[in-house]
Amino acid sequence: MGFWQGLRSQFLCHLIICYVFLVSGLIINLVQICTLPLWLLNKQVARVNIRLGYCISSQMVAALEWWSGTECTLYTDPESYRLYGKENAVVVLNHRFEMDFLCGWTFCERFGVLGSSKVMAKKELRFLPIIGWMWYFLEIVFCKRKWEEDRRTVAESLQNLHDYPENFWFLLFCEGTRFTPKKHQISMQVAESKGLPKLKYHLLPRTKGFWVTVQNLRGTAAAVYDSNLNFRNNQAPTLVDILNGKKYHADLYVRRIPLEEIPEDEAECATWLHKLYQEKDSFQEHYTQTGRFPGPILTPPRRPWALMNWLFWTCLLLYPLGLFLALLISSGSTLTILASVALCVAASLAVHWMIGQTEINKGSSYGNKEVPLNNN
Ligand SMILES: CC/C=C\C/C=C\C/C=C\C/C=C\C/C=C\C/C=C\CCC(=O)SCCNC(=O)CCNC(=O)[C@H](O)C(C)(C)COP(=O)(O)OP(=O)(O)OC[C@H]1O[C@@H](n2cnc3c(N)ncnc32)[C@H](O)[C@@H]1OP(=O)(O)O
Ligand SMILES: CCCCCCCC/C=C\CCCCCCCC(=O)OC[C@@H](O)COP(=O)(O)O
Repeated sequence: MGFWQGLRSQFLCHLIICYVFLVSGLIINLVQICTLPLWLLNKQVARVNIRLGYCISSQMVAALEWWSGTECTLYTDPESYRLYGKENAVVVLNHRFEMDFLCGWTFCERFGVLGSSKVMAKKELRFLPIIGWMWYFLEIVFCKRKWEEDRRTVAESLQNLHDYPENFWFLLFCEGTRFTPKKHQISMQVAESKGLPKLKYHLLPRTKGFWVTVQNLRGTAAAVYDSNLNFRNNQAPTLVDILNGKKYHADLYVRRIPLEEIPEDEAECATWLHKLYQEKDSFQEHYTQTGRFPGPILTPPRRPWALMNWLFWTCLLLYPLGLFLALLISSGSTLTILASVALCVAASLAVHWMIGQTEINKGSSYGNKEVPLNNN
């Protein structure tokens, strides 16, 4: 094991990374709270939150790109490539991996839209410290996965994006939850009852969120980016793997589909999405068979900004930590030392819980329950 690999697996390094993420994240959350009055006075000024959000999310991107050294390859056509990052788009991505959101963020970073990236997220993520709290200020669209309630709130949140000052990508996991064998089996029963062909690599897509997104972003977004992600050698990295500095290789296949090509009528739009998922399934099959996606490779290089932001926060926050530790030891007060240890334990538990949110085996039961099927 080389020096660099040895360092990356050191627990002390993981502690420092988590400390920097937690403290900088909370500082940025605090600054975000201070921007609250701006939303009443001037929405466009309040959107300075794009930069604040970048300071948080780019730390995770830096961990993936620079700490773990994970490589991300993009398969796409050159015509479309020219437009990435220069227009608003709806991204439709498969939802099979714990690190799919982070690979998505990496491509956002490389095309310069990380701070403004959006997602339709389950409402439970709102309560996630740092990332969830940051999302309040980034106009993320939250859903309860209850259509009767979501149809109005989701549409309203999407309408707010009409005057967005920067190009954004709006990520939609149409499968609505992450792939598990049980969820797959149940969703294929639903597919059968609806007379739809079975999918091998995807859950049956939920069509309502896609339709409401496309309808509300017409005139704002120019295209849908149909995207398929896989990791080489059948690997499925976790956030802990990334923290441990393990290197992976992600492959992303992206097709640009102009938004005008998507039917306006709800039923036709649903049929269109089902067809898209059948195509996505065939791309995954191609990947399984050949180890690559079709078409040319055009990978944007990683940029230094995420790393620089990370180094900035690390330098800024390590000094007070060192000072604090020195004072703590010299104080000799048992009570202060015990209180500090208790604080560290609480912080570790919080990080552990946050990391747990990314784990599929701790995922929700959405899509896990057998539904009564009427075969008409
Ligand atoms: C160049 C580079 C390109 C790309 C780079 C890639 C990406 C980068 C882009 C951006 C990055 C940005 C951010 C990333 C950061 C973090 C993201 C992290 C995670 C957040 C993600 C989530 O939280 S996913 C979960 C939440 N999101 C969704 O659920 C979206 C999809 N869902 C929907 O659209 C739903 O329709 C809904 C939520 C709007 C409403 O759900 P509800 O369940 O109430 O209604 P549905 O209509 O969907 O369901 C009822 C119908 O479904 C049928 N049914 C029943 N059981 C099943 C089943 N098991 N499977 C499928 N279908 C089922 C039922 O029969 C009903 O049918 P109808 O015929 O009546 O429709
Ligand atoms: C710089 C490195 C910092 C290391 C410390 C990191 C601590 C931060 C931990 C977690 C950040 C999580 C951010 C986003 C979480 C996205 C989770 C996700 O993908 O949601 C799943 C959702 O789609 C469907 O959920 P279900 O499958 O139905 O359940």
